[in-house]
Amino acid sequence: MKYYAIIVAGGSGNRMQTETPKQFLLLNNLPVLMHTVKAFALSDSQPKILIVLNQEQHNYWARLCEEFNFRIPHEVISGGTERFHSVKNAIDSIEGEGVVAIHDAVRPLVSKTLIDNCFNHAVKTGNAIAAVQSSDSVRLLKGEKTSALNRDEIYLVQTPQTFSLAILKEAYQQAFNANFTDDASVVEAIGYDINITEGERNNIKITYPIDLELAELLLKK
Ligand SMILES: Nc1ccn([C@@H]2O[C@H](COP(=O)(O)OP(=O)(O)OP(=O)(O)O)[C@@H](O)[C@H]2O)c(=O)n1
Ligand SMILES: C[C@](O)(CO)[C@H](O)COP(=O)(O)O
Repeated sequence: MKYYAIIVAGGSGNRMQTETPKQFLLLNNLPVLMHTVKAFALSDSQPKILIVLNQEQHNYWARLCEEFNFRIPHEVISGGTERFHSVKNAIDSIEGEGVVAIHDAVRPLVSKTLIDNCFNHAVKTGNAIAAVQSSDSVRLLKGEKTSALNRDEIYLVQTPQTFSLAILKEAYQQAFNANFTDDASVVEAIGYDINITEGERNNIKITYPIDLELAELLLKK
């Protein structure tokens, strides 16, 4: 079986409000994106790594690789307007058969175990996405009324999100829809049931400044 990892790093990080996009910020003296790529390179699945970067950041990334002596082999793909388009560009560049894990560059604390669990689960079932059960109580807001939901039925979705290449190719033929907030929602829209692999509480998405501080603390554990 051929394994691929698409690491999406083509965003601009508006919510982080830093001049340097968050995927390049230093976490324990190494750019966030390098932590993420290292996790995939350490996994038993040994996927071919594709990094999606905004066209304007290709040279910047090449300079960072030199500066940090970063030698993990990878291919660079150009990003698109939305995460959906960045993922699509990478999928379009892959031919043949295989299993593909899509992962946010800004989830640098993902473990090799979680990566391998997602790959193995997807090999058996066609797809697997990392998610954790909600530990907070949850409410649904409709108009002005809120109502409690059963939190045991609520999963908070992470990445990796892992699929057979054939399913991804089919799903990403669709036109972009603002409800496509992850890859599972794109695949579900063409009729597939989505399988959950137990995610990790540490596998946070660096979205706001506090998340980078949290990631620093978690790495020191
Ligand atoms: N056009 C885009 C938008 C996002 N991403 C990537 O998708 C992941 C999750 O997206 P998000 O956390 O929303 O990142 P940004 O879009 O950069 O952040 P923001 O929404 O705050 O601008 C990130 O690794 C981001 O780089 C991407 O590859 N291409
Ligand atoms: C893919 C994702 O990380 C799953 O939780 C999430 O949907 C990305 O959302 P963002 O708004 O693009 O950060």
